[in-house]
Amino acid sequence: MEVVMHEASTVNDENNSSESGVKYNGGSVEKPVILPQYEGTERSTFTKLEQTIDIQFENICYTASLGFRKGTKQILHDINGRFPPGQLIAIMGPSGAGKSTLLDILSGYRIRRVSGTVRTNGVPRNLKTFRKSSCYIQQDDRLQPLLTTSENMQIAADLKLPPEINKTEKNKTINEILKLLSLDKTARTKASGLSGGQRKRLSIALELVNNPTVMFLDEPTTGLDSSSCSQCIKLLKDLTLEGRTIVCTIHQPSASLFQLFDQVYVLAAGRCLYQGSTKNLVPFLEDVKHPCPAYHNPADFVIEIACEEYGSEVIDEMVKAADNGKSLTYFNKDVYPALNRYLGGNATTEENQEDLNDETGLQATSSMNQLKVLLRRGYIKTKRDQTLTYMRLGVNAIVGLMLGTLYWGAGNDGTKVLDNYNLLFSILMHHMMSTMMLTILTFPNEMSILIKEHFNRWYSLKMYYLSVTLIDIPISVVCCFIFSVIIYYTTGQPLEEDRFTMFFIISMLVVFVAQSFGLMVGAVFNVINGTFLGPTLSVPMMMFAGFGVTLNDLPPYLYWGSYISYLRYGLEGIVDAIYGMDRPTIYCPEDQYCHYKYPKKFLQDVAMKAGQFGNDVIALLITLFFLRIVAYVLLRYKLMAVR
Ligand SMILES: Nc1ncnc2c1ncn2[C@@H]1O[C@H](COP(=O)(O)OP(=O)(O)OP(=O)(O)O)[C@@H](O)[C@H]1O
Repeated sequence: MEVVMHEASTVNDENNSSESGVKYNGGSVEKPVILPQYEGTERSTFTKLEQTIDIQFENICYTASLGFRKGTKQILHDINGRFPPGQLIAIMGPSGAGKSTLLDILSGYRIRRVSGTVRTNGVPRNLKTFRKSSCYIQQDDRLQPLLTTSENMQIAADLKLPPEINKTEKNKTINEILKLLSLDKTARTKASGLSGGQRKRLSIALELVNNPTVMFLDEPTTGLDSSSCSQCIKLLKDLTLEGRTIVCTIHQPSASLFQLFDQVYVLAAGRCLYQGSTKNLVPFLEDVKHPCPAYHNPADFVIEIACEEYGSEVIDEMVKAADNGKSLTYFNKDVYPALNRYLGGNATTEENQEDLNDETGLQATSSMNQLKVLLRRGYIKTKRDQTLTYMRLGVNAIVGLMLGTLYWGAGNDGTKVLDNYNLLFSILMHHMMSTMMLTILTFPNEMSILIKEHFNRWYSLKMYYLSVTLIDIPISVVCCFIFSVIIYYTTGQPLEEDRFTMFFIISMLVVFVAQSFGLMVGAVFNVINGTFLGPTLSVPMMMFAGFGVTLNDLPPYLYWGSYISYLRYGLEGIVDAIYGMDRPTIYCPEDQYCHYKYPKKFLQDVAMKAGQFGNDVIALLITLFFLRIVAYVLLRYKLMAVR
């Protein structure tokens, strides 16, 4: 460790600038620092750092909103701190102290209701530039469960590494990372089959692909046994050796785990009560006259203090001694040269206020490449998720057969025209409910992965959204076709190519509109709320479809409802496909009365005009595009709102 910091201090301080043009005081290493353990060995491609980053934060406050008219709550109170490069830093504190909030702010994930300044290498942070050289690994492992370790890595490499890097180099990097993280033996195991520790390591491996200079990890040891915990922390420690700054939150580390960290930052109710090296924690406690009892783990003791077990005055005294994080007295002497290099600038300087919503240029590869890789991943997932794929095919075939048996031959029987009308509406209901509910139930699960990958700059939201739109088309078309063929033939609809094509087009459009509607709900609400809202919001669509209460019978002040009901256009279009286009008289058994043997009379009675098919298709297409755009806007809003 010593070597890293001393060597880093010899770095040329002059001609450095960030990508945004912000002049650094220094920090960019011209040649990578070679540590003694690496000398004479072939260097890993991914471990060579272009620069080191020193993080300083001043007067950070965060106020959470408690909801409409419920006021606010201050979580972080004017805290300060310094995280030099090449250090493994633990943010410790009792539950609710504000550890995750601080990590969210430092990583740039949380941007609203935050005040104070974050500096990188002595100058106010440019968030866009900072995000390009950092990553944030959140507490829950957000992995693609159906992809193997190596597939997950391959996708990450294809999205995060620039196009100049060829396949061989990518594979070399992947193999090196997998080996370093002892994941090489599980390369062919699906992520769903990995142990907790392996999943955690895979989460780290995925973000290591593009060699970040700063890594933030929220509780990387949660849920791991003690041996996996120390394995994970030792690995992080190794990663700091080249000059990375690694910051993680941790609840209450054991004594052995605690001493693996270089530096510790202790929070109590949003205030800093200690900042310095792990070794200096005991002297600090002695200095503030609250010495750690013999044979007591200092980490446990400081957490007990932070939990107010020794009274709130003790916390106040310690916050005062640590100057709420301003004091650097208890840092290890080794880091002094690095600390001196970026002496705190003018504390009143504001952090660069670039457009925080601007995501352009953050990704490493072109939009086309992002779409290609995301479609590849989507294809593998669909292929692997056989239960869902077969279930979708099976449900369409079975429901088709059931309805076909129930309405056997109704399409060609003058006595059953009203039954057939019921069937046509049931077909639309099937398409609407099955597609919408599937999207509402599956999309929220994808959201957490999307939030992580999008924040870590794997892809743009536009390309993700486009891939989600495209990837489902083939399976939706196949399901709809199977259903349509079965139902069309079993229920004896007119065997004319044109009519079947029209019937299929309307079915497909209703499927896609319902899917967009589900996407809109799924983008904003969780599964429980979405499951309630989806069907509830569909009721007005059914009411205004013109089925039951015909369009002629709708009160004038409610007629607007029929314009926004996509089922109205679906029903009109599908009825036109079966009974429009001057369909001749329908067969009527001699001994029976057929009220609707003339299709025109039927169309008149149900208030459906013939020849509206084209208009209905246009109306459904407009609804489809409108809902897709609204769903995209809501998704974008959701991604910003969580920050
Ligand atoms: N959006 C919010 N609305 C209300 N309270 C919030 C919000 N975000 C955070 N808090 C509160 O802020 C405090 C700090 O939360 P944070 O998640 O940062 O704590 P933590 O130290 O990471 O806790 P843990 O170790 O249990 O994860 C908690 O009391 C939490 O309830």
